[in-house]
Amino acid sequence: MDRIRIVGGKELNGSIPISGAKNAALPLMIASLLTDETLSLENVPHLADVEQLTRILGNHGVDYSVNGRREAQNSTYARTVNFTARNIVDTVAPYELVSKMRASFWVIGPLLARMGEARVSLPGGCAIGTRPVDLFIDGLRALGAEIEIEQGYVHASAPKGLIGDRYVFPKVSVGATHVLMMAASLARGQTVLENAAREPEIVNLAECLNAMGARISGAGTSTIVIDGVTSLSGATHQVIPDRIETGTYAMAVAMTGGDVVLEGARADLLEDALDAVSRAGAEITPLNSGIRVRRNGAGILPVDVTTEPFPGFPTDLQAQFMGLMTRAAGRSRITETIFENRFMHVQELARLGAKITLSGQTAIVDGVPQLKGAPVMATDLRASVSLVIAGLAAEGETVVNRVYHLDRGFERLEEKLSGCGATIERLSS
Ligand SMILES: CC(=O)N[C@H]1[C@@H](OP(=O)(O)OP(=O)(O)OC[C@H]2O[C@@H](n3ccc(=O)[nH]c3=O)[C@H](O)[C@@H]2O)O[C@H](CO)[C@@H](O)[C@@H]1O
Ligand SMILES: C=C(OP(=O)(O)O)C(=O)O
Repeated sequence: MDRIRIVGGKELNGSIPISGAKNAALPLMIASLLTDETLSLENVPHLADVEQLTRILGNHGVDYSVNGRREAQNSTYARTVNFTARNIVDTVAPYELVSKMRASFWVIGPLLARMGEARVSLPGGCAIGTRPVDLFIDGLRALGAEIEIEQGYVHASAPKGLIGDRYVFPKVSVGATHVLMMAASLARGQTVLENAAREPEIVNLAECLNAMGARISGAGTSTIVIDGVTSLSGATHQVIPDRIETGTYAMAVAMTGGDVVLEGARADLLEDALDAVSRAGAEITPLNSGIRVRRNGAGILPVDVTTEPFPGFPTDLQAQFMGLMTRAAGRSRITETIFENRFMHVQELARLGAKITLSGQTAIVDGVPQLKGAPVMATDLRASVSLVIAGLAAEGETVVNRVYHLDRGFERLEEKLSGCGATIERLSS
């Protein structure tokens, strides 16, 4: 199993290209199931989750090509990938494929809307909480689907098609908003989604669906209105830059010191998170070409954050911010409100000398003057990268084990960081 070896203590200087967003690419790829024409997606990142979803879509009959060719094993990055679901050959998404990744469950929406039925295994994904699917089920039932759960599979059917209706999410859910938006695009009549997620990835998907002929308004606000159409066409659409990757590298620079331009990053996708990094003492300058992050000389200041749905501080940056706060001059409080079990990085950061205590859903972090390198274990995607950030600032050698988590969501991590002066390498075994 691969490991990442870091020798910490160096500033980061230079530039880092920001990849297309994993969490936007995945629902966009799934949207290809809604049409028998080709959906071309630009700026698709090369990530394990993208590969896994490609396999899942292939199982339903989706054909794909990269920049016009079938993909070679060591293909390049920022690819344009064409997905064509001319014929759906199977409406079952099996456990073996779906259990590895949460987003694969989302195929239920398009399969049901286009084929009138879907049988999808209950999902997997990062082990950061119980992650039920009740909102998907309630929402699809509101659109007229009949749903049963048997032997670990959700069986949804709507032989006469879905019918638009009003659905009020009892809780904000990114995934359930994606799925209902896709399903409602092919329903009869109008659907109104209230208390919908407002994340930039929702807007990216809505714009793609509209380019395919859907009639969606209000994406990016908490009320989304969808007027169903009878069929959707192909389109060409671009994946937005990854705001979590952007925030992660901004926090890395704030941690190590230095001066880095995050090429292609968009400050408007981060809001609260960039504000927190600048309150921690880094200078953030939005540029036409990206975002410049600098911390020269000044120390790291303690900042309290609470995770919230967009535009609040994202849960997917909570672990990385905690990494940064381990070196702050004083005490900070980090409260997780989205997932009930997203503090697994705490005990691993402690191996590097961090002082963190947990009180319910709040981590109290007392900054220390220096971290010391140690072997650590990656437990989930964002926890893993928080250990990388901490390792970059720690004295001596840190080895991060189980890096397959990192490969789900960070493209060319070692190359991007070593390009800015970090000593970081992958040890393959
Ligand atoms: C692939 C992807 O885009 N993943 C992101 C997506 O996950 P995901 O879409 O799974 O997250 P949700 O927004 O759905 O989850 C938010 C909260 O709602 C709960 N919930 C959700 C659905 C449901 O049916 N019932 C229910 O109770 C969840 O357990 C969680 O407590 O948004 C999360 C919140 O920003 C991010 O951390 C993930 O990186
Ligand atoms: C939690 C994440 O992914 P997933 O929803 O696929 O588990 C993530 O991207 O941080």
